[in-house]
Amino acid sequence: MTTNIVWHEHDVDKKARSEALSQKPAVIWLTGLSGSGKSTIANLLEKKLYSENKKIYLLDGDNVRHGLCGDLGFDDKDRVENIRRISEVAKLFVDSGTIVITAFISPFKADRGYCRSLLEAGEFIEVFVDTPIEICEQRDPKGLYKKARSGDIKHFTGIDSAYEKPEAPEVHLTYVDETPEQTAERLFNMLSTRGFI
Ligand SMILES: Nc1ncnc2c1ncn2[C@@H]1O[C@H](COP(=O)(O)OS(=O)(=O)O)[C@@H](OP(=O)(O)O)[C@H]1O
Ligand SMILES: Nc1ncnc2c1ncn2[C@@H]1O[C@H](COP(=O)(O)OP(=O)(O)O)[C@@H](O)[C@H]1O
Repeated sequence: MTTNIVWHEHDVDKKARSEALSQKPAVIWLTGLSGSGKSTIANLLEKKLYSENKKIYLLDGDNVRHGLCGDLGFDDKDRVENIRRISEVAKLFVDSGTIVITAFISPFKADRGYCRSLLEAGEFIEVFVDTPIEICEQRDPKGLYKKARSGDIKHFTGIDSAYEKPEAPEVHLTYVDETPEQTAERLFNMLSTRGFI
């Protein structure tokens, strides 16, 4: 733990920045298995918010792991650190007034809870993309399930690494006959109803 540092309050604060942007910041935290649809839904939601001139930023698992978390692998310890860093980044974006969308497997309850704990009440919106593993494995958009089944990838979520389901997510996307576009529309409308946009 760092010592001898003091938090500095600034005159331009989160409230001022949010008012200037005519929006309330939030983190829309998509969690689910690989192939469940997180990136697809996040991308469509980002496009929709962007087209409405909202200030938004999408943090996506594969991309963040190229830079900020490029030193981390997929054992439990590294996944915990991955989500800790992302949570702190998301908090900074929220402080800037931005609506953040995250698309990480984020398999552990405690780590998702950590991000929630960093934010004000109502700012963390957990979206459980609850696509059954059988469907994810059929889709296998990156061929990773095939590699995991043959033992080429170790610690693969849902196969030899745990996924702890959210118990009370703000949004539970069960696998239904809904297109990703319709799902993104639903999330967009929810943000509007809740007064974020
Ligand atoms: N072992 C293992 N388990 C799960 N996923 C793996 C693994 N190895 C590589 N990948 C690819 O990395 C993406 C998941 O990264 P995340 O940062 O979202 O994972 S985590 O939240 O730290 O668990 C994940 O992306 P998505 O498929 O978009 O979920 C995979 O493409
Ligand atoms: N209703 C749906 N919602 C989201 N993705 C879907 C849906 N139906 C089919 N898909 C497909 O499933 C795949 C999900 O991949 P991706 O979005 O990369 O998942 P993740 O980011 O969770 O790994 C994509 O190829 C997408 O087109």
